[in-house]
Amino acid sequence: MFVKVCGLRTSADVDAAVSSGADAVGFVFAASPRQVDPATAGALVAVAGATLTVGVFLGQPVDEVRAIAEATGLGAVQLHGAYPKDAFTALADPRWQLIRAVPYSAPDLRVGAYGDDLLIVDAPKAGSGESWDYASVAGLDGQWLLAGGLTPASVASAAATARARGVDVSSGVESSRGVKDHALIADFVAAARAAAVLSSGRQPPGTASKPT
Ligand SMILES: O=C(O)c1ccccc1NCC(=O)[C@H](O)[C@H](O)COP(=O)(O)O
Repeated sequence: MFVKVCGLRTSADVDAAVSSGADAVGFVFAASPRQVDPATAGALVAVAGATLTVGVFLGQPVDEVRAIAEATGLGAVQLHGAYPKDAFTALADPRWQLIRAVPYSAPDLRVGAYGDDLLIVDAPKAGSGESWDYASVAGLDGQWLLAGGLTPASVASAAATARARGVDVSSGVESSRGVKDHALIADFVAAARAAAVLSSGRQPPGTASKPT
């Protein structure tokens, strides 16, 4: 089970996620209460060490996404919204993985269809904490993460229902919007690890050969 904790803003948040055993930590560059600036994110990337660092974008131009990824040393770029396949092609780079984040109702849920290394299947509004019908994606193949409204209490059953190989959380490990609760992060990672899922490994194979 691959576990990503998203929307981290402080070095204490990153420490909490890494020490809990998260496989990836996410930093939001989109307009959000969780938004961080590139300088802050660069410092947090250093704190994360070997843990995969993911930059989250929504609607920013490709040139801006690339500039931030280069400046901060991100290990992965996560694109939400209406980025066309050309944007993924333009952003392909051996220095980072490409993550395509889509609502569960998106027309194309094939992993890699846009040249993405990993797919995140999410609620219609990313980062909203809203759950959805996880069973509707239970037939999905490949390397993808389940997101949207997951909590320490729900993650095991949600992952089993969706037959997900990995999970992504933000709202479910917060005490208030944008403020991470470190005990909830630890609870979430432990609950996800305990989930009975199809995967036998922690790292999606599509990410194994890429820099982290
Ligand atoms: O977190 C945000 O505010 C955000 C804003 C714009 C694009 C993406 C955003 N977040 C993405 C995530 O935090 C996760 O990938 C995912 O949506 C999980 O969200 P949640 O339902 O809050 O657990």
